[in-house]
Amino acid sequence: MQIPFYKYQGTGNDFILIDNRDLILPNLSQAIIEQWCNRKFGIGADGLMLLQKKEGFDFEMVYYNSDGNLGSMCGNGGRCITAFAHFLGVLTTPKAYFYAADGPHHALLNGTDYVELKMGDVSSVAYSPNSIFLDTGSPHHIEFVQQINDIDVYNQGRAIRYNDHYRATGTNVNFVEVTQENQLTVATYERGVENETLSCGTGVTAAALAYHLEFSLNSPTHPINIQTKGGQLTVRFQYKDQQFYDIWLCGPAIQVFKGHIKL
Ligand SMILES: N[C@H](CCC[C@H](N)C(=O)O)C(=O)O
Repeated sequence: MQIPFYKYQGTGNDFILIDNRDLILPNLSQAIIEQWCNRKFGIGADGLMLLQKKEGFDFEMVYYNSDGNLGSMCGNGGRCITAFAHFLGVLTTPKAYFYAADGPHHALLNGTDYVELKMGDVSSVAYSPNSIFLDTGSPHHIEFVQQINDIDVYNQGRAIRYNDHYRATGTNVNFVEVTQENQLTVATYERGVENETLSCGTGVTAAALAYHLEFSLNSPTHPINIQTKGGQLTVRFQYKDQQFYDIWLCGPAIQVFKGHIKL
């Protein structure tokens, strides 16, 4: 059996995408997804997504991390699957309304390869002496640092992800340098990939919200530009009564190739 797949990347966060509207795939085991995502023994990706039908929505996004386990929300993945839905002709307008692990999302296409994704509202924030924890659809530990180039993202991120506080459910870990007003550089260790990735959409969203809380709480909100190792993302949002809402994650979502998986 030959399964068609596509590869997409959004600021270097890369994904295998499969059109599973007709349920062509058998139940995928954790081991097979891990193998397809493996960069030596498979296609290679940070995650795999299935585009499926869902009543009341344009489509459903089913997201697996590269370790083969179902993930929580993936921001770059949500932007890539919107571009994929447009490519497949699933969308009749440049707008999408889809269902993901954390609930419904709206998305807007700007051309074929730039997507603005609306994220869920965020109201709960946990403060620790040197960090902030936020859930933007996925859990994110945020640490502001002076010099991001001095950070060993893999080893320092991994030590936090596996500490006693987070070990059981895990967390993504983001190191954030404020480079200018409303400009950040973010590096992320991702749970489920268990490595540094070039970019993490829910992570940069969490970093932008944490920046507002830490550095500009009494100013109006502005779009925040975020440099990741794989490119530039923008996050805009509103903040009122200790609630973030109207949160948008914006950036490129690009198809890089297609192929077939032999099953
Ligand atoms: N790369 C993703 C995050 C995936 C979330 C995953 N690592 C998890 O915690 O389940 C993003 O762009 O938001």
